Amino acid sequence: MTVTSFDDSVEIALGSNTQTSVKILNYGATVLSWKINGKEQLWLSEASKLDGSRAVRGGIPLVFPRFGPASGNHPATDKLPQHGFARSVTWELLGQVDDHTVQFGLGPENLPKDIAAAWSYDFTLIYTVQLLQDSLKISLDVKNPGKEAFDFNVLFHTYFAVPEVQNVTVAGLNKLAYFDKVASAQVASDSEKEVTFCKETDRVYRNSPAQVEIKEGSKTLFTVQASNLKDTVVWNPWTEKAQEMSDWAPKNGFHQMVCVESGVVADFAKLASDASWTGSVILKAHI
Ligand SMILES: O=P(O)(O)OC[C@H]1O[C@H](O)[C@H](O)[C@@H](O)[C@@H]1O
Repeated sequence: MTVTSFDDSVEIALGSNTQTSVKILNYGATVLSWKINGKEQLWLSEASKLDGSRAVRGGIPLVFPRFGPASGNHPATDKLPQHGFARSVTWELLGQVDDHTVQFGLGPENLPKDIAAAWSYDFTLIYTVQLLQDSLKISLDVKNPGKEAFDFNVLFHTYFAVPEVQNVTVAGLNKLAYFDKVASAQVASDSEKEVTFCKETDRVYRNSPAQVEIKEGSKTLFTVQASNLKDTVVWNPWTEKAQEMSDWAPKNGFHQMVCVESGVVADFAKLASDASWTGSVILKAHI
């Protein structure tokens, strides 16, 4: 394995097999690309800005410390933009842990003034990205070195590349209650056997199982194995929403992606002074 640092990003490749690799942008510590034997596993919009002017549209943006838009009833995070700041600030590359693992760090000193003023807690984030033969392990440590407790949401907003989303299902969430963000309503339970995609889909499953699968017929494309991340968000914008997003291209690219996002979003996690928290997810591609 080799780790190569560039000015704006870092790349890990499996030994001499550069066909299996992961590329992470320092901006947002966003995983931009994850390839196995040359095949890209993540969807990235062709119109995504990669110059640090806005959050990346695709790959794996990190959501912290709030999920979604300001609710108006959580003063500690209500001044922050949608999905918080972690995805739209430049992280520090801390270095490589071993020949297939790198770490990024973020603290108050890395925040622009307006964000630091909007969220004035002391915090340390350590993001670890580990490339394995057929999987990618990503984990986030959140530490509170300050005197004051803080609340946070966190989410690994993973855009999986799929051949055609209409042939894809998500298994493991069957018959669970979820919050339907499209209808703005709680759905008591899902009668579908597996989640299917034929329209805009935006669901928050609270207390979801640790493992969910993205399937194409009977074939498993990806296994998502989460640890200490109790919720799962499933999102596909479909025609109109994709049209509305200026950084979404091609416009019909929603057919080739599905977001299955592990995190803590239905409620805020609370971190006391001196406490720390770790959540991780292993994304396994079945190729
Ligand atoms: O456009 P963004 O801020 O990147 O958000 C993209 C999407 O993220 C999540 O999946 C949310 O559940 C969606 O409601 C949101 O549309």
